[in-house]
Amino acid sequence: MRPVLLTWNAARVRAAEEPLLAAGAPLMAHAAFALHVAVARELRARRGRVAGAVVVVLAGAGNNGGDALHAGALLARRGARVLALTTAQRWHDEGAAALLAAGGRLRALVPDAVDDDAAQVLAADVVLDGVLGIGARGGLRGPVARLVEAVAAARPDGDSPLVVAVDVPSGIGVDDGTRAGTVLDADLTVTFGGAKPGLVLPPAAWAAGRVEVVDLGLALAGPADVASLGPDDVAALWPVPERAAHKYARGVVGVVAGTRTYPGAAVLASSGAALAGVGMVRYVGDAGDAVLAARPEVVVGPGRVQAWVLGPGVSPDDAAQRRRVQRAFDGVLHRGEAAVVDAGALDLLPERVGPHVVLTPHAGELARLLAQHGVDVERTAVEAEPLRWAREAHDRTGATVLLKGGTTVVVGAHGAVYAQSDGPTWLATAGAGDVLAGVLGALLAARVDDVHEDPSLAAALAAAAALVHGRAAHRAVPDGPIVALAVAHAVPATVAELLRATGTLAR
Ligand SMILES: NC(=O)C1=CN([C@@H]2O[C@H](COP(=O)(O)OP(=O)(O)OC[C@H]3O[C@@H](n4cnc5c(N)ncnc54)[C@H](OP(=O)(O)O)[C@@H]3O)[C@@H](O)[C@H]2O)[C@@H](O)CC1
Ligand SMILES: Nc1ncnc2c1ncn2[C@@H]1O[C@H](COP(=O)(O)OP(=O)(O)O)[C@@H](O)[C@H]1O
Ligand SMILES: [K+]
Repeated sequence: MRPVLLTWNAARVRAAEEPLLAAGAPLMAHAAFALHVAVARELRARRGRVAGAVVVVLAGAGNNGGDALHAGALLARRGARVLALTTAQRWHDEGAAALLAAGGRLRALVPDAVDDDAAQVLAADVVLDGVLGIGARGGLRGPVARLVEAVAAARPDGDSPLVVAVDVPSGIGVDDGTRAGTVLDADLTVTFGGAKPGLVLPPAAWAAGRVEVVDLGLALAGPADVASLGPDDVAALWPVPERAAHKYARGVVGVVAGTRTYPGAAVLASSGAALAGVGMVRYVGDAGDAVLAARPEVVVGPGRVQAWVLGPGVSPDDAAQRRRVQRAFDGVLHRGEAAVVDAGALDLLPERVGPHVVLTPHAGELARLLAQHGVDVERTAVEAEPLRWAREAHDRTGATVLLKGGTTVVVGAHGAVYAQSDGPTWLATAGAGDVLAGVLGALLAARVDDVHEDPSLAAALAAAAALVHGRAAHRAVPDGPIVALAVAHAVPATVAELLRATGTLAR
């Protein structure tokens, strides 16, 4: 199973490269060789052989273009028909010379005939996108931007040509995951030395396709800038009961969710918590009958808890619910109880909390939360820069922030940042967020003491909940429409599979 994918900002990759370059290590040769191996493998899988394949290299002015040209040269030596289109006034001399010596061709993009060049790109078996790498400042500009636009418009989803991004899809925000302007969506990104945040952060990550990391022997030390948990990591984080465990020791989750008229959120949040594996779920609210009908093991009524799930289906105008949420916040502030704060409870969040409180807004809710803190930002701006705004919310509230979306971004204490893309797009359905809140509540209840010891753990648990939630959706209905309750029902088997695969068994 996939282990954690760690990613590093451009400056840290450069700093790690420096001593090796100073010692004369041939990093570009190594990178280009690995890139050509990956491309050759894809070509063999698609058409049986490398010889005769049509390869177009888009080569920018810098070393990213150099990588692409050198890889093109190696492919040409294996019989591929390689054409490099240079996209700037300059290009990598050595790379160009290697390509020409290997029998490849090289010419400049024709600014007045972008459509012709686009047709040539579209007719290729594979395109190497080596326009910009970690030296990019802003998005693609000029003729190459128009070329990429024309190619993107004409390239049906997943169809020819295969696009391989060199290090990163050109023009993405390497460190922040933004997309300024057009980007050529890749099927595969071959990245050098270590992965970059933009390969896992939305919306740029959606242009990266599959990511392969080429080890260049860089000493990338210290915590990663952004991590994406894999199933192994989640199995290690999951609270597995000890032989001596009893229900209270395993953790109790208190759920304040739903109303008598809208009981669904109460059922979904309670189900998420119960099915994630917790000592007990207490439901506090007016939808107890519906909760009990769906989950007879839930205890209805207040009592001591280790973590709260606050807000799904809660209207802040409902005085009784508001009181219950506020009482729970007392426990959070004064007794150190952990909390998941979702939907309606976000409006009731105290000014300042700790990272043992995890906010779970979607982009619209995050914009509203920030407005309460005097930050004026639109939902669409949050969607364009999720990391920036999740970080802003973390800084302003002190809470761990899990920002939901096609890729879920988590920002927590001590610079912890995670990006998780585990669920199918079918997961964007009403009530799915309520289930996620419940699952996360279960994790926090079981590990609240550990969270107080290491507050950044709350972010890891939030990322773990997102992974299990996403994988549960895949398991519930592979490749088809799903409903929220089915996601909750698939959680136990999803967790069991993760634990079995890593040999983590109940003691
Ligand atoms: N270091 C190493 O040892 C290794 C590095 N490796 C490879 O090197 C890559 C980094 O190479 P790099 O530093 O040359 O930068 P790169 O991304 O090619 O772009 C710089 C050029 O683009 C230009 N430019 C910038 N923005 C632009 C825009 N928006 N639109 C248009 N132009 C723009 C910029 O112009 P300038 O700023 O000079 O005006 C400059 O000319 C890295 O991603 C990896 O692939 C591997 O080989 C492993 C070993
Ligand atoms: N495009 C998408 N692809 C995959 N998952 C998504 C996408 N959009 C949203 N999601 C996920 O679906 C869930 C929706 O939650 P939310 O918006 O809170 O819905 P609700 O409030 O109705 O429960 C979240 O887990 C979110 O990360
Ligand atoms: K690139």
